Amino acid sequence: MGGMNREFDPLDIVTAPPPGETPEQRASRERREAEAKRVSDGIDEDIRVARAALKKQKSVLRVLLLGQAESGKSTTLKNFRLKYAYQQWLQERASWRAVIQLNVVRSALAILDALQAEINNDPLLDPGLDDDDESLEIHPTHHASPASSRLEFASDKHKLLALRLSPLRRIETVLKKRLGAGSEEVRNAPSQDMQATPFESPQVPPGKHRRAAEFVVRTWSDALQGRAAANHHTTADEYDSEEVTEVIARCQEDLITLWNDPVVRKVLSSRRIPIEHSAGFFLDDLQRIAVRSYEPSDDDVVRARLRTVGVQEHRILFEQGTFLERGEWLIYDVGGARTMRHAWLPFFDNVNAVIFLAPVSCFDERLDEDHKVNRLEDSFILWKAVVSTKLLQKTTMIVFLNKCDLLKKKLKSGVYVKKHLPSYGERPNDAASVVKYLRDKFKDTLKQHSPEHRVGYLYPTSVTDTKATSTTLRTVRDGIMREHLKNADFV
Ligand SMILES: Nc1nc2c(ncn2[C@@H]2O[C@H](COP(=O)(O)OP(=O)(O)OP(=O)(O)O)[C@@H](O)[C@H]2O)c(=O)[nH]1
Ligand SMILES: [Mg+2]
Repeated sequence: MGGMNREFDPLDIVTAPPPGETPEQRASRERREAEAKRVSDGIDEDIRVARAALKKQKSVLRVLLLGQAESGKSTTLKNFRLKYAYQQWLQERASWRAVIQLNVVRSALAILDALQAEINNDPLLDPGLDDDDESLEIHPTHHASPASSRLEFASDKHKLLALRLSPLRRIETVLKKRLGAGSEEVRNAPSQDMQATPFESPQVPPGKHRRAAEFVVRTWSDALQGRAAANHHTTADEYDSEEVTEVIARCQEDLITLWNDPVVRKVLSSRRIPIEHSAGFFLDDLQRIAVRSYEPSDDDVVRARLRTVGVQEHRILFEQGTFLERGEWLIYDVGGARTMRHAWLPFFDNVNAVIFLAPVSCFDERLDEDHKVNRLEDSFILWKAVVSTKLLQKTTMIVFLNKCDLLKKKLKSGVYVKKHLPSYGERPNDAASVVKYLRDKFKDTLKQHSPEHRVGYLYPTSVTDTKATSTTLRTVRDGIMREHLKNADFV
């Protein structure tokens, strides 16, 4: 094709070589042009990357799990991962063994301590079960258990059991060092400045909060791989998983005997230690767990208790399903103890949804970190503070009225809600009525503190039941995605 037939291109004038160019001039011009193109391509690439990042950032949804300690935040996160990130879950599952072993050891040692206290006739320290009771009550145990039965506790059988199980004390230390701060429960240590909501009334404008880097543990794997402890070089050496498993397996028979001993059960109930309802309870599974070949099941991992320290970020990719169902989430799981709530505020920026965990079975319980405070009351204070936080004014609010399974058990065992929550009045003492009552309370508070329209959902849950929770999570996910699309700026 000749030049005459070419279509006129306005750019030809600009790029046409100047007339009478020498070979040297031409080479130099071509070098300059190549360089200019390289720079321009680089800029294009930068723009492309920045655009992609921006787009990605827009499509990443941030979801915050909030609620008091032991409310079930991490357990909810585990349900998300089990359902939507099963490959990661599988990679991590085996390393939960140490956590479950520590849970077993702790329950056993708690029983041995209770036995020892009984033998010593130590007074019973009661956090107080009445709502109007502000001070710690001390009940001398001889009211609860007559001297004759106390002799039974001091029997050779129990002393021998305690002796034979004593290697578990060392195992506890080894496992705690391995797992770091999350393996220690917060004890009653009220300090003057330990308020329910230290994140309230921010002094610093939004976006200016410094995230305390030392608080961010990226995933559980830090703790599970022994990287959570400050001095992880030495702990990694001290921790010998074979040895831990061996000691526990050798204690299996004695552990089973201890847990099934009727005298032990009597001591626990007279000392009001509801060990089978406490976090990380595995003593009914000793046949399966206290063996050399033990590998955690999915369910074990869901039920394992490891306290969250600071704030953890978890990424979940929803890859399956329709366009509406796909997306990327960053889920933030926070430590819920009062001492840790100051770390929450920096994470309140640009949050799409809050999932607030409120355990409904705890109406007769006190906070571990401050025995004067009723757990349900703490949940209410926290909820009110969360919904009235300016930064979260437009955030979708989801409440899990959690631990419904424990609520049912508790009510069945004859505990009256009215006694601990006078405002409950003469309503029926059954789970459905209690849940409805609390649901209305949470809803009212949300309404009162939403100056603009805000979406809220409430679900009764038992997040240790993964099957039922799976359905709830799907609804929650779809709701959050829908809200996001509605608000998204498509320009
Ligand atoms: N029975 C029952 N146990 C539950 C339920 N939800 C959580 N748990 C248990 O309660 C304990 C505490 O749950 P976590 O998920 O660790 O609580 P958290 O809110 O993450 O607590 P922090 O990390 O201390 O803030 C665990 O042992 C769970 O297995 C529930 O619905 N029913
Ligand atoms: Mg947690």
